Amino acid sequence: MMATVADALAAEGEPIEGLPADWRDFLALTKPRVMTLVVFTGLCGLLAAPESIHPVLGFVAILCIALGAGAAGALNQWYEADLDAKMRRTRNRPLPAGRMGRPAALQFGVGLAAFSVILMGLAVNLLAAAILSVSILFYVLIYTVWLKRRTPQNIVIGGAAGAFPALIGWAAATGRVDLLPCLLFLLVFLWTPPHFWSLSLFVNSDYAAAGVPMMSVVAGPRSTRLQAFLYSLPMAAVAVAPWPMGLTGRLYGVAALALSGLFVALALRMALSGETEPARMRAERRLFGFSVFYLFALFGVLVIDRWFPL
Ligand code: HEM
Ligand SMILES: CC(C)=CCC/C(C)=C/CC/C(C)=C/COP(=O)(O)OP(=O)(O)O
Repeated sequence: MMATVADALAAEGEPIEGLPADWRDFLALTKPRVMTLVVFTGLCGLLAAPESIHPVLGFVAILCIALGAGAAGALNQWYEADLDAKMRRTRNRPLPAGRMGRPAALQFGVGLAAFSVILMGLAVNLLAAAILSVSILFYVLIYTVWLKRRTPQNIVIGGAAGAFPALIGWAAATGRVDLLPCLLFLLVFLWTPPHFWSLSLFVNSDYAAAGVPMMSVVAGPRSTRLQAFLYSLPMAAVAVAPWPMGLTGRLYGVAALALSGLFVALALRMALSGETEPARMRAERRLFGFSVFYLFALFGVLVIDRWFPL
């Protein structure tokens, strides 16, 4: 009976209070697929640091990043259930689909955020806890609440939230913030516009339907493709920079050159792809897919280079 009522209301996009959400819905609130890369960059920041941390504390630090990022994802979904209900890509999430009430998502998000920051502060160090709390607040308040519905620069500024984990991992291991993790922060910051805009180009109608002023909706596809390409240039420079600056070895340098060269080439191809349907979408999908691989590979090589230098 409950399922029938739930189905009927879910069709209207109305969340229902008090429905028994199962653990998969709580997991979905944490946006687990996106967070894999967030956690990976945090882990690599921790492993690339010059001082090593006790493995148990290292594990706790990464767990805290994962829980904090998951909490931020849950609070994002709590706040924008109305938007998620309007987009094909997101309308089956637990809140818009009516499988969970908003209070449960809020309690889960706040509880997890507090737990992750307190645990990081008590078990690891205060600097890592402080940066973790800034990144959660940044994603939820600056990006989700403030910028997302107001300006096409939303992800340029708000994207800083996702750039913090490498810094958190490094701070967890060293208790400091040094030049290399600041460059890694800048790298992810500059990577975010091409990463996200390539995706938003092929789901543009979704954002337009939801009334979200993403760049692809406001400035149009041509300008968005060009801007994504323009961001890829300083991104590539920042990716390679640690090598000539003596902060990493040759292995990282060569990999950064090759991966960044390919990234810029794919961004250029997308910028030049014109308006013909299959070619345009293929170029957008290719850059989006490669953007995810790029960051996994670059951060992975950074760690290999630190532990097994050529
Ligand atoms: C404000 C900045 C960002 C925005 C708006 C954004 C948005 C998105 C969106 C809408 C997707 C589509 C898939 C989904 O919803 O699950 C996605 C995929 C993804 N994002 Fe981002 N992203 C941002 C920054 C980041 C950052 C900083 C990371 C990690 C360092 C990241 C990692 C990923 C990954 C790994 C995927 C692929 C997930 C999959 O396999 O389905 N994103 N991103
Ligand atoms: C440690 C810590 C707090 C990290 C935060 C990680 C972070 C900011 C990741 C950004 C990636 C992300 C899920 C964007 C979704 O944007 P969206 O909410 O606009 O996407 P949607 O349309 O899928 O909801």
